[in-house]
Amino acid sequence: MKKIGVLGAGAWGTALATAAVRAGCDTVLWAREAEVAASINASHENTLFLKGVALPPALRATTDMADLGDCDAILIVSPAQHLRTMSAALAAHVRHGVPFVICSKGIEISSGKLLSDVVTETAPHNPPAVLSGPTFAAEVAQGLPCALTLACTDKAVGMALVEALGAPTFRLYYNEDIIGAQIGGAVKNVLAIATGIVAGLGIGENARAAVITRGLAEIVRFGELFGAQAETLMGLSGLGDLILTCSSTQSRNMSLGKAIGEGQTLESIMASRNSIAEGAHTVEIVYKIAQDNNLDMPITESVYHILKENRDVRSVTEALLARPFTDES
Ligand SMILES: NC(=O)C1=CN([C@@H]2O[C@H](COP(=O)(O)OP(=O)(O)OC[C@H]3O[C@@H](n4cnc5c(N)ncnc54)[C@H](O)[C@@H]3O)[C@@H](O)[C@H]2O)C=CC1
Ligand SMILES: O=C(CO)COP(=O)(O)O
Repeated sequence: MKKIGVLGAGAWGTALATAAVRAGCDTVLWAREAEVAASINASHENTLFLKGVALPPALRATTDMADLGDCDAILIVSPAQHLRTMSAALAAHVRHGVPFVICSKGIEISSGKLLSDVVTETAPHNPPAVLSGPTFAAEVAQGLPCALTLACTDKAVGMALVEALGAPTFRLYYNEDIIGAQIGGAVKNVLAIATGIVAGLGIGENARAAVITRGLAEIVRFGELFGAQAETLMGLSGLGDLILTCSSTQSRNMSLGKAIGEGQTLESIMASRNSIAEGAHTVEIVYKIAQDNNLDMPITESVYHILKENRDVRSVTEALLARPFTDES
C-alpha cells in the first residue's frame, strides 16, 4: 500500500494525512472546503481546522474525489453522520478491494448502525477497517508519539495497513474486533461531555474519576449488546481513549461539557465553533439503543436529559448521585 487517500480535511483528517506522509506514503487529502485545500497546498497549513500546525510540503490536497481513484487504501474522516454520503460517493471513484478505513467516531443516528455496517451497505466491494485510539489531532500532526488500534476482520489487509501507516511515533496495534474498536470511540465522547460537566460544575477530581470508571461500565454493557470483545474495550480504542478524552479540555467533547456545566447553552456553544463534538450527536442514538434494550446507562441518560431535553444540570446531577446503591459489577 503505497498511495493513501484521506477523505475529510478537518483536524483529524489533516493529522492523519500528515502521519501517512511521515510513514512514507504518497498521500492525497480530499477537502470539502476549497479554501482548506488551497491553504494546505499554498502555505502548508489548514487554517480552518488545524491552525498553527506546519504540515509537510509533500502533502497534497484536492477537492476532486476522482484524485483518490488510484489509492491503495482510503481513510474516511468525515463526521459520523455524514459517513454514509461520503462512503457512497467515494465508492464510485475507487477500485474494488481498496479498504475503507473508518477514522470517524460515532453511530449513525438514523439507523442505529455502526459505521462499518454503513460502509458495507454503501461500498460493498470495499472492506471496512477501523482506526481508533487516544489521539488528539494537534499532537499527532506535530509528530508527538501515540498508539492506536487498527481493526480489520481480514488480518492480511489489517497488517498491510499497519505496515503502510505505522511509524515509531504512530504505533498501530492490529485487532480483528472491528465492532469493539468502534464502540469505545463512539460512547467515550458522551462520557467526555459528562466529565466536562463535572469540571464545569466544579465538583472535583474524585467525581471525574467516578464518571470515567462507571462510564467504562456503560461502555462494556453497550459493547456486549453489539458483540464487542471485552479486551478491545479495555484497550487503546476503549479505555485508552476514554481516559484521554475525559482528562483534557483539548477534547472538544469535554470542553463542550465544561461550558454546559458553567451555564452556557448547547446552542450557543455549537454556534461559536466550526468543529464537531460527536458526543452531542451520538448521545441521542446511544440513549435510544440503551432504552430499547433495557441497558442501565445512567451517565449517558443524564447527558441526554441535559443536552436533548434541556433539563437543569444541577438537578440531573443530584438525581444521578441519589440513585439506589447497587453491586459494582
Ligand atoms: N480531532 C481529533 O482529535 C479527532 C477526531 N476524530 C474523529 O474524526 C471525525 C472528524 O473530526 P475532525 O477531523 O476533528 O473534524 P473537525 O471538527 O476538525 O472539522 C469538521 C469536519 O466536518 C466536515 N463537514 C462539515 N459538514 C460536512 C458535511 N455536510 N459532509 C461532510 N463533511 C462535513 C468538514 O469538512 C470537516 O472536515 C469525527 O468523527 C471525530 O470524532 C477522531 C480522533 C481524533
Ligand atoms: O477522539 C478524540 C481523541 O481520541 C478527540 O476527542 P474530541 O473529539 O473530544 O476532541
